[in-house]
Formats: sequence, structure tokens, C-alpha cells
Amino acid sequence: MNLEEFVIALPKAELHLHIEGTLEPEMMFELARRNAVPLPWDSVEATRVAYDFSNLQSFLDLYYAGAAVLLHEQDFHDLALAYLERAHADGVVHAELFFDPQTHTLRSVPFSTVLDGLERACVEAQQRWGMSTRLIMSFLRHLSEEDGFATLDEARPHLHRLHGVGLDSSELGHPPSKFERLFAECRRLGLPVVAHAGEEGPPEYIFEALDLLQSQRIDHGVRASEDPALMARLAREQIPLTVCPFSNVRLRVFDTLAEHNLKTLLDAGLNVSINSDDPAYFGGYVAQNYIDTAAALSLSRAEIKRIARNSLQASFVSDAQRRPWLERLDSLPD
Ligand SMILES: Nc1ncnc2[nH]cnc12
Ligand SMILES: [Zn+2]
Repeated sequence: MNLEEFVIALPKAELHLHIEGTLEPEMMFELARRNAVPLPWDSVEATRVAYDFSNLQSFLDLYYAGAAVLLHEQDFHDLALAYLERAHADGVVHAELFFDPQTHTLRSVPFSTVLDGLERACVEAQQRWGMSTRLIMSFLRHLSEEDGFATLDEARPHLHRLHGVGLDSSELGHPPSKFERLFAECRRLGLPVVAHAGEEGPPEYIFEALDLLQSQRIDHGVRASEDPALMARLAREQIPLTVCPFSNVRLRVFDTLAEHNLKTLLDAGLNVSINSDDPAYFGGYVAQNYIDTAAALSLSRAEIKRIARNSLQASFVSDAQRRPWLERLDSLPD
């Protein structure tokens, strides 16, 4: 089995994926035409050329501009189904999708329109490919906590359809402590919590996500390697880090994949998984992230299996649901 066949054969979960970040330029132009929404670019090619980012904010500016073409339930359905089909082809058996309701409700798209479309695609993916999914509502941290509470109020009639809450968008200057009360309320409502931390922000933000938000996973978390005490804690408590190698290179957290610290994190005993974050913007879906990262860091097959196993262990499914995936994974050769 070559590396690509091996990676695709591994049952794996994708745990860090923004559904708005799967909007390929082709679909962006199709939806812009369908919905008569103007775009800042002239063509699909010109759009891809514009995807030359200097940091997280330079990406987010384009990402929010692109998301403006999403208006109707069918749009959200088509977006999510295209991603789920692509993920299935990559050997993803379970996907936990972030969606950013505020990106849409601020444009007067109702919360229920977004959720209805995404959920219909998830049901279809289960029926067609046996894929399991979860939807995680993510708050935009560049907005106020009050805005987050207003979004939570809109979500209240739909809480049984959500599997958790997250925190994303511009990290620097917007520490987890800004959202302590909002996340306490989410936990009171029974929603599991995850948060982006330590992508561009310092280790202190990871401590805050753990201690103030009680985040069950850390999205990114790569800057943890700057703090030995934090590394020891992440290893001891087996707090999963959902790492996104292509994203980190495209957003200049690391200059090259060969300089990525994923293997350092793995060698320190952390629960590290590989994920695609915003694959339409960062040059590849999850299997390609595994393949290129494994090649750049000379990961062994046993290490690649361990990363896929971590993704299944860190997912929000029950032990009974993950058992057959783990058995299939363990039956593959090292
Ligand atoms: N990598 C990322 N970091 C923070 N917010 C995001 N929203 C979409 N992708 C993101
Ligand atoms: Zn992300």
C-alpha cells in the first residue's frame, strides 16, 4: 500500500473543519450567480490568486467576504454535502463541523435556515455513505460577549440539534476570558465546549480556554510547545489538540510543513489529530494534510495510525460507536 492508499484506508474523524471554509471558488461563483450577490473577484482563477495570506486576519477578511453568497437553506445544504462527499472519499468516518451563525445572522439569514440546510446534508451523508456527523456552533470572538449571548438566544429552540459550542475568528486581542460568562451558560445548558487557542495567541490563551471555558479540546494549540508546564499538563490530562498543518503554513504560523511542530507535540505524548480547518482556502482536504505532513516530518506508519486513532478517541461519539472504527484501524498493517 502506498502512503496515499494507507491514509485513505485509515478510519478517521475530522474534528476541526469550518463548513464555511469548504466553499470552493467554483461553488462561490455558482451561488453568487444563483443569488445575485456581487463578489470582489472577476473569476475563479482570480479568486484563487487572492488566497495569498500573511496571517489569520488576512484570511478571515476573504473568508467572510466569500460567505456572503450563502443565503438559502439549499445553499447551506449544497455546501455541506459537497464537503461530506469529499471527506468520505478521504476515509473520514465521522466529522464534527463548525458553523459560524453570526456570519450569517448579521446578514439577516435566519439561524434556522443555516441549521436546516447543514442538518439535511448530514442526514443525507449518513444515508448515502454511513457517515456520522456532529454540528458545533462557533462564536466569533472578534464580536462582543453580548453578541454571543444574543446568538445563544437564537439557538435556544434548536439546542437538541447542536452537539457543542466553539470559539473562533481573530484570536489576538480576544482571549478566552472575554467569553467566560457565555461559555458558563453554554455548559449549564449541557453543551460540550471546545475553543481555538494557541493558533496565533500565546500559551496563556490555552490555559484560559482550559481553566475559564473548560474547553474539552483545544483547536490548533500549536503554541503550547512554548510552555513546558502546559505541555506536561496537556499530556497528563490527554487534552486533544486538533492540529491543522496546511492552515498553519498558509497563515504563516510555520514557514514550511517541515518546520511544523506536530511531531514534537506527538513525541511529548499529546493527543494530536490532523484536520483541514478551511480546505477550500488552504490547498487540501484532510487526507492530503496527512500525506504531506507525514512526508515532510518523516512520520512512520505507526505514528500516522496513532494520529488517526487520536482523532477517533477525541471525537464526541460514544465508545460503542467508535469501537468498530478502532478495530478496523488496528487491523491495518504498520
Ligand atoms: N483557522 C481559523 N482560526 C480562527 N478562526 C477561524 N475561522 C475559520 N478558520 C479559522
Ligand atoms: Zn479553525
